[in-house]
Amino acid sequence: MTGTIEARGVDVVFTSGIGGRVRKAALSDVSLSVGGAQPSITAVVGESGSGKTTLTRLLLGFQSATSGEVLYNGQPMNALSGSDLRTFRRDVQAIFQDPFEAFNPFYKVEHPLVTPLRTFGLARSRDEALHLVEQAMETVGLRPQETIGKYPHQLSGGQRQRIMIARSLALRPSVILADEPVSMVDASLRSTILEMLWKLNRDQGIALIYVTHDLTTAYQVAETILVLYGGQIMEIGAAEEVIHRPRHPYTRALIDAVPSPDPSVDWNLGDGTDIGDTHNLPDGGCPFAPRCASAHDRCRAERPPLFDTDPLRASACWLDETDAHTTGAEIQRRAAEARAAVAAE
Ligand SMILES: Nc1ncnc2c1ncn2[C@@H]1O[C@H](COP(=O)(O)OP(=O)(O)OP(=O)(O)O)[C@@H](O)[C@H]1O
Repeated sequence: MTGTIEARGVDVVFTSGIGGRVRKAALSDVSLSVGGAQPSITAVVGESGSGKTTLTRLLLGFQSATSGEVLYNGQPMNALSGSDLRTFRRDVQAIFQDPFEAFNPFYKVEHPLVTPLRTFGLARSRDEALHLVEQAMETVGLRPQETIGKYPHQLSGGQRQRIMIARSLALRPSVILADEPVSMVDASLRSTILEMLWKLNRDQGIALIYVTHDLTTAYQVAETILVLYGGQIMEIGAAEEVIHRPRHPYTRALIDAVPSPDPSVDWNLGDGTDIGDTHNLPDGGCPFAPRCASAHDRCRAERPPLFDTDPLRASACWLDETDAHTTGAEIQRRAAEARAAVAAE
């Protein structure tokens, strides 16, 4: 059975201070469904404090809803117990921002993969578990002979993140929640890891929630984009629709904040430029192909037209080669402007 998680009209309110008098609505009236018969990739995009992590924790069952409900395969999540809870824990996996935090430094890196395989009964012996671990490592581009037997500090951040993806994969989940999975890996690995997640969806039918502050990578990998702001869904829809025909001023501001890869070409929406107009690109092609040859070639081969006809995607391509944190900072700045615009509406 393919797992489905559904949030229906969920509010999450945190209270603090004396007598719990300080109330913070981290999520308000959030509804969302992932998984099911047609597993796809949903990106949750929002600035810092918009409620992304709270939403992730809610869908993982680590955070309870103040009102509304969260269902797993149609059953209220807070009522899951026994074998249903075990199935949920195996079927819904998470990948977090900081892969180092997920490891116990005293154990070798295969430990967090072998243990759940045994716990969930997916391997009858340690040898069988190790064999499955090797397979999963190969799927994410790691050489098991160079990885197994090492301690977490002996691997790079990118390798540790791949191990976390391998861990999720080995448990044969229906849904993976990836919370900022590439924000701590360097630029050269970012597109590799995103592509890996995209392939898990395409080849293995795993539904993905990709949580990010970065609209460009969201557009690169997701079929659906959900824009979160102040704990509320500003907009949710097909990625093409949300990017090319944003309905909410906040989404529009986020799109405007994506820097143009070529300062002489302005693809901001504000001046009436059609960002879908490929004539804006020099010679009608992606001007950044030489700088990101491998990603560009892969995209041309496997998912045309990803970078070469679309300026926003071209800028995502370009960002792989520069510093995407610039985008994050710029988005934060523009988000503050958008906040004022939304409040004035
Ligand atoms: N346990 C908590 N107690 C009180 N307030 C909280 C708690 N957890 C989160 N919040 C508040 O809820 C809001 C949403 O936080 P959340 O961590 O979900 O945002 P985020 O979008 O993931 O931010 P970031 O990208 O910075 O991690 C914030 O204002 C945060 O301060």
